[in-house]
Amino acid sequence: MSKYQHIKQAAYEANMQLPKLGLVLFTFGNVSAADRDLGVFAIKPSGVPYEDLSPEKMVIVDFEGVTIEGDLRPSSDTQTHAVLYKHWPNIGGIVHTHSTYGTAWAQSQRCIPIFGTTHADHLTADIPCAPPMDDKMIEGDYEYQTGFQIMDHFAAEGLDYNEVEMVLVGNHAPFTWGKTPHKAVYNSAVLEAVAQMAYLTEQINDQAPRLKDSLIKKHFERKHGPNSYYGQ
Ligand SMILES: O=C(CO)[C@@H](O)[C@@H](O)COP(=O)(O)O
Repeated sequence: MSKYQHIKQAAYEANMQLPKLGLVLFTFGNVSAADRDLGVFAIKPSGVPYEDLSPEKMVIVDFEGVTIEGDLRPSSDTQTHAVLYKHWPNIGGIVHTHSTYGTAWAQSQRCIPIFGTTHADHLTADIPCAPPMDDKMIEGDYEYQTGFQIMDHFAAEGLDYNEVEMVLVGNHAPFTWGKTPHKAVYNSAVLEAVAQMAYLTEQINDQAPRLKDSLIKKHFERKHGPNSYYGQ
């Protein structure tokens, strides 16, 4: 039995949620589960259909992005996961999907505005969109750079990854995270639902107003308890 069996099982179970939730097609997307004490994470193997997955097929990678255990090639997004685990110490699970509406907003390079309480239930910021990679940035590993693209955007926008657990990467697609893989999967499903509602809102009324900041604060605190509001 692998000493990493616990995170292989957790990563497998989380990956299997993505097709069940309608968040992926074929082999798109991937989930990883970290053991921060061991400094490794288990991630979906690259190009393997979800129906062919098993805990044993999960690949073990360290926070430098080096494969520690596994016969299959780790996801092509492994370096993005590794960079975020290495530099954001509170996350224990990361999800990447190409869910339809989240990816459409990412391709449009727009943040997803807070139009209603459904969004405000989960975060009090617009869902951020990190700028796309450009030629001068792509030195070496594109996915390695994506992790820094996300971190640099959060730093530039003054966003706290503990509070905003999701991002759109311009011209690419969503990434979400959380203290557990389960929370990261939950965040991916919330992102897709909010992305679809926001798209339809703009179709119905292209002048639809954002929820007022004061209401966002009141609603978030009603949902998560007093003094839980962290503002924009
Ligand atoms: O983002 C992409 C491709 O743009 C990947 O997530 C997707 O193709 C899945 O790749 P992997 O099978 O995880 O290597």
